[in-house]
Amino acid sequence: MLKYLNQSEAINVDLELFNEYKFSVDQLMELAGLSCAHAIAKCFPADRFGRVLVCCGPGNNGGDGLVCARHLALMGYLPVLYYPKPTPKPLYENLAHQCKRMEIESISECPSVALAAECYDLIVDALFGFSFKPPVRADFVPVVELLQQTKLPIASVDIPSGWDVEAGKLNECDMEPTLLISLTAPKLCAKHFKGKHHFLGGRFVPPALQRKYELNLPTYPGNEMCLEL
Ligand SMILES: NC(=O)C1=CN([C@@H]2O[C@H](COP(=O)(O)OP(=O)(O)OC[C@H]3O[C@@H](n4cnc5c(N)ncnc54)[C@H](O)[C@@H]3O)[C@@H](O)[C@H]2O)[C@H](O)CC1
Ligand SMILES: [K+]
Repeated sequence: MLKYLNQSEAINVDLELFNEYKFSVDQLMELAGLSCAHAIAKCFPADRFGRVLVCCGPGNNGGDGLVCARHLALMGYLPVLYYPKPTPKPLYENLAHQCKRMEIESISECPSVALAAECYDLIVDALFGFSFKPPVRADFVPVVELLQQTKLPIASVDIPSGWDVEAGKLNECDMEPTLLISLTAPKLCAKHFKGKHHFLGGRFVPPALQRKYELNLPTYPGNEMCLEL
């Protein structure tokens, strides 16, 4: 049976990848973001869902979103970034710079539900991942409200933002993504996911780490970056 991780297991797996297995965050983020772009392409083809609003938060989940936006652009989408609190660290500055040099547009105001419906076909939610602690802080309330109120399909990276990492949907955030891409292994909240597509991405977990945490990950087909659970 595929293991669903609690918050501290997710954090510990992450730490082991960095400290014991000596991966750098850039490496894993690139693979995570790339796998998200692949899962999105399988569910939302560019000819019908080309205009994508990519909402990025201040942590590594947001970094995955920046990588995902760059790959979506390379795959023929027209991503637009909403990255309200850019993190002043080289990793994030470089990823944001790469997006800019890829001619990816950026907006500084969170669009209203009506404006988003007019301008976009899909929203990528890369606001918060497994380190989120509710409730949502003031800076991010408008974008979390957009995610809750929009009728556009949403693709959530790792965790539906605003959900509790273990308990799932909270009264104050009942957002329902159409696609969830669980990275490394699903977290407990994914048991409550009722959307159409649940994918696994982040194909970088060494066998010994899979055994230690009894992850029981399914076998990725061939050279795929992601698989539908
Ligand atoms: N091993 C892996 O699976 C990898 C996963 N990746 C991705 O990284 C995130 C986890 O990243 P982390 O930096 O630990 O945290 P988050 O992005 O979840 O968020 C932290 C960020 O958000 C702020 N924050 C926390 N709570 C709130 C709140 N209530 N309101 C507003 N802001 C909040 C906090 O201050 C931080 O700034 C994982 O989910 C994956 O998506 C890696 O990319 C690759 C390896
Ligand atoms: K997210």
